[in-house]
Amino acid sequence: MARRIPRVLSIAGSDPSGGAGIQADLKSIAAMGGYGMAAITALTAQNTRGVTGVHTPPPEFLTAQLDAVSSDIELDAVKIGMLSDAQVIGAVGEWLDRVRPGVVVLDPVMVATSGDRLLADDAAAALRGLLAKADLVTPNLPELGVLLDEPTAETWQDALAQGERLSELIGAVVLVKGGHLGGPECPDALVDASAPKGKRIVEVPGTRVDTRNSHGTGCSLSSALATMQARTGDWAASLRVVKEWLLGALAASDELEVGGGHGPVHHFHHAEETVPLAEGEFAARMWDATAKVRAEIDALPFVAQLDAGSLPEAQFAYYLAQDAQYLNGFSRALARASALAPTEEEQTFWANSAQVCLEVEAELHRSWLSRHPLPSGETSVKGPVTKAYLDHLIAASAVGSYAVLAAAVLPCYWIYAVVGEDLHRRHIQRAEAGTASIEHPYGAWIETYADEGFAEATRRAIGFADRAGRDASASERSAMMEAFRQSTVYERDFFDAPSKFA
Ligand SMILES: Nc1ncnc2c1ncn2[C@@H]1O[C@H](COP(=O)(O)OP(=O)(O)O)[C@@H](O)[C@H]1O
Ligand SMILES: Cc1ncc(COP(=O)(O)O)c(N)n1
Repeated sequence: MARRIPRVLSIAGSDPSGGAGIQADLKSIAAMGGYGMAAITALTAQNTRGVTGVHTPPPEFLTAQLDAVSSDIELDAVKIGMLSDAQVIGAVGEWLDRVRPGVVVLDPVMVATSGDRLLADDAAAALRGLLAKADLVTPNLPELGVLLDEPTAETWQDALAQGERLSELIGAVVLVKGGHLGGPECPDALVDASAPKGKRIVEVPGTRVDTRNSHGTGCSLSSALATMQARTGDWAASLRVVKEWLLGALAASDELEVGGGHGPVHHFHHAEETVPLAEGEFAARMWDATAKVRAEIDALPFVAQLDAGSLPEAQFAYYLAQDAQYLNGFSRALARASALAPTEEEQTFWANSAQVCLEVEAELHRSWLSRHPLPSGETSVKGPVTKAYLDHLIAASAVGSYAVLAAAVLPCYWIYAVVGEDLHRRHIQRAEAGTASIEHPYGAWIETYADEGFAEATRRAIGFADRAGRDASASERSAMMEAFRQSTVYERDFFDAPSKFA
């Protein structure tokens, strides 16, 4: 019977570097939605470069582990990996005869990817005897050759023919794996000699990933297959899912940066977006992803000239006028955030911010623009950057996602706060050092940057966007990242606009 969360036991060796053996099995079983267990046949000392030691505990202790598990827990599937020697093989065979788990997948491990032997020379015959107790065996091409006492197949056709002979011999399905062949393709095939002619081979094609990180692919494949088979009862359907997952795990393996030899695959590449995030982590990700654009803001002549007091008056006046225009539109986006907010706390925060924006806009007109009038006297025209930025915010408002809108409005708080704080700090330092000119033409403006109320609002806006990001789906999170990035780009362009359009 199909089981939603299959209980899967791995009987295999330990790889302390986590890429192969029971460590790979437990990750693969979990990645396929199973509950993983492990009875350890042997301890290896190994890493991605090779195996430096093998310790095989007495076979009676393996039997004790197996009995402890099977006397208490129903097993939906068993995966068998490294078996060390004939005594260990005997213990597993004896246990399998007593306890017939629903699904038995046997990976006849003989040699590690690094080339080190993992099975005693004289144990191949004993292993052949165990194969008949499995439902599916998954030898790689060299192992397939050894089990048949034939040379390693060099073509896919030869490999399939060998698979058919082995399946005939042991009365189980053989998974023939293309990993050890060259070329751009990497197919696998289920070969069942008991099926009618023409239906014996079910091939699942695959492309080859160009990587050295193939440590543990065989272990991962066999345990994932055992788990999927317990869920679906269909080998071909299971293989198709598992192969696609493994391809992704190979493709994402470089992200792990584990070891200098044949590295492991990324078993949870498909589940990265479901990893729980701690408070502040999502906001930090958005911030870090925009580091380059923010560095460009710091390097803008506008910022340096405002700081030094050398900014041409016309540019300052343009900036103030555009700021007033912007605040009016920004206030509408904040009101929409209030309408979409999931909690009353957030609803109140954004509504209040929307009102503050309009008050600041009024103050800009009253106090600042009257003292720094535009040469044209025209203050109601939106410049191209202001228009584009506001259009972006209106678009984010229209999507209907609170999380995306919260991400889109956030750079206006966060970047303005950081740039302002920086300018203010330098202004104060100059004053304290006595190097500040009393005449600094923008000193009074820079002093408005040290507003604790705005700093507090920024902290809360970051917290709300962060919480929305942590609760968001994978696709919503990437839409948030993009909205935040786009707004950051507009922040940069907004600071740069006076030098272009004033
Ligand atoms: N470079 C690769 N690209 C894509 N799939 C691969 C690659 N190497 C191995 N595989 C797949 O990984 C699984 C294990 O294959 P293989 O490497 O032949 O076995 P083993 O790890 O036992 O030596 C198979 O499904 C195979 O097709
Ligand atoms: C404990 C243990 N078991 C199995 C393998 C084979 O790994 P692969 O999956 O790369 O063939 C290994 N290297 N170590």
